[in-house]
Amino acid sequence: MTHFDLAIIGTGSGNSLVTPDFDDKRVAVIEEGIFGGTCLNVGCIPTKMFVYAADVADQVRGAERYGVDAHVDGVRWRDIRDRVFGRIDPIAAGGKDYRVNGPNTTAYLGHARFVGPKALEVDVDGRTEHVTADQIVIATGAHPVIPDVIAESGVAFHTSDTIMRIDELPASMVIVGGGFIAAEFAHVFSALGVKVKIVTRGPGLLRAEDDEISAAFTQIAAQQWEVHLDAVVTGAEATGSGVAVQLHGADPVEGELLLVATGRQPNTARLGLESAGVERHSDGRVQVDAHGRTSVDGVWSLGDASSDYQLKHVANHEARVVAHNLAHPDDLHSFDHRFVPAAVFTHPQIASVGLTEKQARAAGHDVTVKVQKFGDTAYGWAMEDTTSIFKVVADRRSRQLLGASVMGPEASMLIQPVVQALSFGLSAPEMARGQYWIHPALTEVIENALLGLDFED
Ligand SMILES: Cc1cc2nc3c(=O)[nH]c(=O)nc-3n(C[C@H](O)[C@H](O)[C@H](O)COP(=O)(O)OP(=O)(O)OC[C@H]3O[C@@H](n4cnc5c(N)ncnc54)[C@H](O)[C@@H]3O)c2cc1C
Ligand SMILES: NC(=O)c1ccc[n+]([C@@H]2O[C@H](COP(=O)([O-])OP(=O)(O)OC[C@H]3O[C@@H](n4cnc5c(N)ncnc54)[C@H](O)[C@@H]3O)[C@@H](O)[C@H]2O)c1
Repeated sequence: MTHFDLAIIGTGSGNSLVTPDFDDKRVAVIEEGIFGGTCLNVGCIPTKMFVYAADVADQVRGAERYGVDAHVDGVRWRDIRDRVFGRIDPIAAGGKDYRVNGPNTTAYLGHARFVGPKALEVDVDGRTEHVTADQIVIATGAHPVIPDVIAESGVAFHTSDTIMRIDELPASMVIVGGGFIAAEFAHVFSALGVKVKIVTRGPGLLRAEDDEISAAFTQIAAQQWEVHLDAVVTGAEATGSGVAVQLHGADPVEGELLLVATGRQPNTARLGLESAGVERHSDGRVQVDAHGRTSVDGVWSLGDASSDYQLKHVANHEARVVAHNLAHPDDLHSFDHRFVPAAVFTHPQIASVGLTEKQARAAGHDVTVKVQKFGDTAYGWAMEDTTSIFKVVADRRSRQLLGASVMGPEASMLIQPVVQALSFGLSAPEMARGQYWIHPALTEVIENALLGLDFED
């Protein structure tokens, strides 16, 4: 039995909890998988590196409309893949080395589970290590959910954990799911030359977005990919050349590879939480209060294991709050989940923050919205843009800014001024007229959207 001041389960956002406050303390860092967690190894960072290459290929293909003739001669998939992981893998290895050999941390490389409120067992290389700690943080992240009909079919399939490491690009790929991961990989693989077929159960893609954005994106998606909406997957079988996904009342959808992107579930099922008395929500998330405290004193949780949001900037924020709270029990900080933005790095890019129009109406606001086309601004003319939109939602009476959604190039950056305005309490007119907007930058779509809102006199 080894006792620590702090034990951290999971080295994604959990790894950043070892702040200088713990310099003279004993810290156990426990990791059963790849060091550094999802975002670094199989999530945000590698996907966006692939997206960048995909965007370059799309730019080349679209160059002709600006009078620049160019074409994609070929895609060196292995070079793209190796560039991505040639950068990432050494970072993960370095992070692991630092924790294994670092000054005040002891690394346990294995699966942890609670055997009491402050007691863990960790399976390391076939032996069981016993760890106790004054404080324990559950930062165990989430894993892909596989629908039973696919899991039980016995067909080979990929998830986001494996698809980025394949050796060869397939000629075609079936993607089951219509959310973030499906939309991002559809863009990556189609831009790199793969025929993409999306199978999703809803009536549209990216259904968590504003209805107008989801509908517009679904329409564009159907022009670039084969999209099967309202699909009920009943099974899957191997074919001579790959896999066929069977659907209720429709023909099977075939492809060389199958990617399953049907959501992610918190890694809390095999943690022995019941032995510790740590309560979970019905969806598997650990229950935490605004400070990150679980139902057991001294046990904390953050990130995908407990959060309402499966986003790295949220996990990072929660880790900063918990890091402070671990060391300052008499001055607890709280999570701030008021204005959480998200971006989907697909084609076209999507981003959003705050309330959608429907949510604003449901919350009782007297709603005013403006949908600004990129194509009606000078920069949009330069881009020859015909599809991109910036939608802003505000309260007609109070002029309060409520939310915004963007579909188009640089959406992930265009949303940031709105995040800032919401976070610092600017009204829509204050945001529009309280500052300069550079002419003729793309940000004029935001300015024009704000100026187009219809307020009560
Ligand atoms: C393909 C993909 C793309 C994404 N892109 C984005 C993006 O662009 N932007 C964004 O904001 N978010 C993105 N996300 C989401 C983001 O990656 C996650 O929200 C974030 O990484 C969660 O961090 P975390 O620290 O909570 O968990 P993780 O980073 O998953 O860390 C949890 C760690 O705990 C370990 N662990 C679990 N259980 C145990 C146990 N019992 N014992 C020991 N170790 C354990 C795991 O091995 C893992 O290393 C993406 C996710 C995916 C899958
Ligand atoms: N850019 C980013 O920030 C980013 C990128 C990737 C992932 N993520 C995070 O990871 C989370 C998980 O991503 P995801 O795309 O797996 O989940 P998701 O919740 O975004 O989407 C899941 C999709 O699968 C569909 N689906 C579920 N079961 C199905 C079934 N049996 N048959 C057909 N379709 C089915 C759903 O209708 C939905 O469209 C996201 O919610 C997001 O928080 C973020």
